[in-house]
Amino acid sequence: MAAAVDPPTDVPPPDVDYLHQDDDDDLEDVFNSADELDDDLLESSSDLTKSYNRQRQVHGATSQSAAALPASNTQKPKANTFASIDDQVAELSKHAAKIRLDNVKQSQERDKDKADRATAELVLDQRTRMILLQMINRGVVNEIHGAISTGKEANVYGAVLYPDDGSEPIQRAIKIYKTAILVFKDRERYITGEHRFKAGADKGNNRKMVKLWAEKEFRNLRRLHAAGIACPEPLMLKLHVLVMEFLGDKRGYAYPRLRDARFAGDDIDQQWRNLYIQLLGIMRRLYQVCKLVHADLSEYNILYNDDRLYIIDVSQSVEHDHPRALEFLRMDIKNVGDFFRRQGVDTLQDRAIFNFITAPEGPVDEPEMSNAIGHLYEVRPPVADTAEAAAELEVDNEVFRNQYIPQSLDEVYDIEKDATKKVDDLVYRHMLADQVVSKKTDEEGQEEEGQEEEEEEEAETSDEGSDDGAALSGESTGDEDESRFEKRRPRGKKHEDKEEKKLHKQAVKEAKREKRKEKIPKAVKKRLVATTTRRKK
Ligand SMILES: Nc1ncnc2c1ncn2[C@@H]1O[C@H](COP(=O)(O)OP(=O)(O)OP(=O)(O)O)[C@@H](O)[C@H]1O
Ligand SMILES: [Mg+2]
Repeated sequence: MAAAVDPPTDVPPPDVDYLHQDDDDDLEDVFNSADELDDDLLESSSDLTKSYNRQRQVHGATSQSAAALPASNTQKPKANTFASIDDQVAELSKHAAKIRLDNVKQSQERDKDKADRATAELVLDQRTRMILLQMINRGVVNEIHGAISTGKEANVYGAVLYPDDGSEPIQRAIKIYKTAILVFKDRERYITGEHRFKAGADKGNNRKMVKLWAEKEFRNLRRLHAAGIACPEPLMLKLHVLVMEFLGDKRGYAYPRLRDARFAGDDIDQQWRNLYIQLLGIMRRLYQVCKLVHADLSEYNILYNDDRLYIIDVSQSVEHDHPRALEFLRMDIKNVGDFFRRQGVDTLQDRAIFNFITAPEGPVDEPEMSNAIGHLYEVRPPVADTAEAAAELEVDNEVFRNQYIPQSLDEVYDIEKDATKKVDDLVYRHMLADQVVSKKTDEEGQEEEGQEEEEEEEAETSDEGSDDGAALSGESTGDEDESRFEKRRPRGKKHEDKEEKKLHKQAVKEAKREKRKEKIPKAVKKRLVATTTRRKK
C-alpha cells in the first residue's frame, strides 16, 4: 500500500520537466469557474453553441449527470477573486493527501517497465494539482490515485468517490492532457480544416491548445454518449483535466483494450466475428448519428468487457464534413479490418464497409444494422478461390485505399471522366443529389452563410468579440473557442453562380442590418465591460 504522500511540486525530477513548461504560478484560470465546461451548460443537442450561450444566461437547468454531481459553480469568482487565490490554495491544501498518484494500479497486461515509467511521470504541475484538489473539494471525486495509463499526450488516473449515503464507492477516470509542445506535432492534420478550431487554434499557446483538445474530447464523448454508443460518460471538464465514467470493475481495474481481450469458450471465432460486426455498426452510428469520424480507431482505443465494445479516446475525432474526414474514415476501416483479420475473422472489403457507413439510407439501430451487415456478406462477390482472384481482390482493396476521395462535390476534379462511370462505382456517390448525407433547409443554409459573413466583417472591423453576455462580462469563457465548434458548410464559393451570389449577398446584408438594430452600442458595451471586468493585480 502506498503512503499517502503529497508529491513534491517544487523540485521536479530531471526527466519530467515537460510537465513544468507551464508557468506554474499562474492560477488565475484555475480559480475562474468561467474556464470550465459545466455539465449543466451542455445539452446533447446538435447546436451546442446556441444552447451553451443560452444556458450561460439562464444557468438554471441541470441535466441528469449534473444531478449526480455537486453544483460546480460553488466557487464562482466574486469581485475580489484575485486577492483570494492564495487563500483558496491554502484552503485546498487540506486535501493534498488525497492525491496519491504513486499508488500505481496495474491491470494484468501492463508490464513493470510501464509501472516504473508511470511512477516517474507522476509529478504534477501546480495548476493541475490545484484543479484536482478543487475537484476533491467539490466532491466530484474523493481520492485520486493509480495511473491507469501514461502516454505521450495524456495520463489517465483512477479516482474514487465515496457517496455520502455510504453506498458502494464509485470509480471514476481522470484524463489529464499534457501541455508539452512536442506532443502536438502530429495533431496538425486533425486541426487544419476542422471548423471547430476555425480561428486556427493559437498553436503558440500550448495551454490554450490543450484546453481545446480536452474540450473536444469532452464534447465528442458527450455526443457518443447521447447517441447510445458505449463510451465513458463525460462528467466534468476543467481546463485540461477531464473527469469521466470509469470503464472497469469495482476494484478499479480498467477493462482491457480490445488488443488485450481474451476469450474463453469453444466459439472464440464466432465471438471475434460478433465483435467485428458490432464495431462496424458502431462506426456507422458514429458517422450517421454523431456525425463524427473517430480518426484514431484501433484495438488500442476500444475497451472490451462482456461482449461489449467501448469507444474511447475521441479527442482527435472530426466532423463528418472535415476536409479529411473520409480519408480518416478509410484509415479507421483499414485498421479495424487489419486487426480482425489477424484474429481470423473473414472481413468485408474496405469499400463495402465504407459504403455501409456512409450510406444515408438504411438502419442506424441494432439489430437492424447487424442484419444489414449480414446482408453485405450475402451479396458480396464470391470469395476468391484462386490465387489470381485473390490478387485481383487485393488490388481492388489497394486501389480503394489510395483513391482520392472528394469531400464535397466541389472537389471532384474530373467530372467528365466520372460521368462515364456507373454511379455505384463512385466513392462519393452518397453526395449526389438525392443522397445528400444531411440535407439542410434553405433557411438554415442562409442563416449559416449570413453568420459566416457577419463574422468575417466583425473580424475586420472589431476585435471585441461576440455580442453575448460572455463578451460583456469581460470573462475569457472559451466562447471564442466555442465558435470553432459550430457546424458550417464548406467555404468554397467559387463555383457559385454570379447572380446567385449577388442576391445572396443582398440577403445577408439585409439580415445584418436587422441584427444591428438589436446590437448594443459600442460605447455602452465598453462601459459595461469596464464595470464588470475584474480588477487586475
Ligand atoms: N474511462 C476510462 N476508464 C478506464 N480506463 C480508461 C478510461 N479512459 C482511458 N482509459 C485507459 O487509459 C488508456 C489511455 O486512454 P486514451 O486512449 O484516452 O489516452 P490517449 O490519448 O491515447 O493517451 P496517449 O495517446 O498519450 O497514450 C486507455 O488505453 C485505457 O486503458
Ligand atoms: Mg489512446
